[in-house]
Amino acid sequence: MIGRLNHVGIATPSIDKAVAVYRDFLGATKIHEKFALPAQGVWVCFVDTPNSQIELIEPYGEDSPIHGFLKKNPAGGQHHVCFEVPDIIAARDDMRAKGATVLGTGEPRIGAHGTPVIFIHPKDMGGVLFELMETPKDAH
Ligand SMILES: CC[C@@H](C(=O)O)C(=O)SCCNC(=O)CCNC(=O)[C@H](O)C(C)(C)COP(=O)(O)OP(=O)(O)OC[C@H]1O[C@@H](n2cnc3c(N)ncnc32)[C@H](O)[C@@H]1OP(=O)(O)O
Ligand SMILES: [Co+2]
Repeated sequence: MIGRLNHVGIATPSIDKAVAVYRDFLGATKIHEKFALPAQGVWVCFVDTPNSQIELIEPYGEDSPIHGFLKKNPAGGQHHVCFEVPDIIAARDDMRAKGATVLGTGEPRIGAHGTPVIFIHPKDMGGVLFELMETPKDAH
């Protein structure tokens, strides 16, 4: 079921400051404009790497799901990994059947790449927050 690693999510209190790490220390040249995803409670900025992407996320609004993480990790840090799946509903049902906790209502939401995503609770996944996203139809 698991597909391509789409991105690694990095939570930060400031995307503008975090971008400098990838640009100035690591020489990243493909840094996208940041944009807001109010429905997900985050600002997002993608940094392209040769085989994947880094997704910088900063809280958007009072109800952002990353406030708790940043309270525990004020400087920011690695927040989630995102793998592509061919069918998000099949992936959700499979995860549930195996006993994993799908976060929220379990209804997929549209993520930063415009395809449906779900999140799996880290308590079931070795302490790692997993995002599963449906592979974009025109990808790869
Ligand atoms: C940009 C859009 C989209 C995309 O398309 O790519 C995104 O990636 S949006 C990314 C942000 N959205 C989400 O993270 C949604 C899913 N997350 C949640 O629902 C919550 O963040 C959470 C995982 C349920 C945690 O909520 P929180 O309020 O922080 O709960 P707790 O503080 O009680 O934490 C419970 C427990 O889990 C541990 N934890 C929390 N976050 C992480 C994490 N990122 N990685 C690993 N572990 C995490 C936390 O430490 C607590 O552990 P214990 O103290 O041992 O109970
Ligand atoms: Co993500």
